[in-house]
Amino acid sequence: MHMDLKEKNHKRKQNIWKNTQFRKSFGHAWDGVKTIWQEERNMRNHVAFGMLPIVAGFLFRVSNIEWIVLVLCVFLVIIMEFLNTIIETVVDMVTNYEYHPLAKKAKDIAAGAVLVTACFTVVIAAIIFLPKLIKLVF
Ligand SMILES: Nc1ncnc2c1ncn2[C@@H]1O[C@H](COP(=O)(O)OP(=O)(O)OP(=O)(O)O)[C@@H](O)[C@H]1O
Repeated sequence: MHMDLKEKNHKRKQNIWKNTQFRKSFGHAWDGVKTIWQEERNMRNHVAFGMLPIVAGFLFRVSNIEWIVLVLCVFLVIIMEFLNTIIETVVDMVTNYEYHPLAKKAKDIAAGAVLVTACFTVVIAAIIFLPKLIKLVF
């Protein structure tokens, strides 16, 4: 019985026009990006602050490898904010906005992950830009 259902589902999936499926999946993913942009102020702040190392990168004419590291760091913070928002949303759904010590733990740790990643980005930016700045000033 269980196998029949599995086989039926598998066949149904094979019959779906792959392109339509892909377009649908892309549409849902894009909805997610729009939602986090519209509803999460922190995400907009991260993107705004992420512009700073990018602008500095142009001003100081950083090398290709430095560009790769900087862009990776900026995207790492953005990805961590996505994960933080996912955790916050699931916790709110499970707790229905009621206080729970484990909800606090999950949300605080998720926020901590964003903070640690942002600090990491600042350290990397300092490693890249401080020597250039010192050279420029002295
Ligand atoms: N259900 C809950 N139970 C216990 N503590 C909670 C709960 N919801 C939130 N908190 C506490 O309040 C803090 C803020 O939670 P909130 O959901 O408002 O996220 P936030 O820090 O405002 O993040 P963002 O601004 O990205 O939405 C959490 O880090 C946690 O310490």
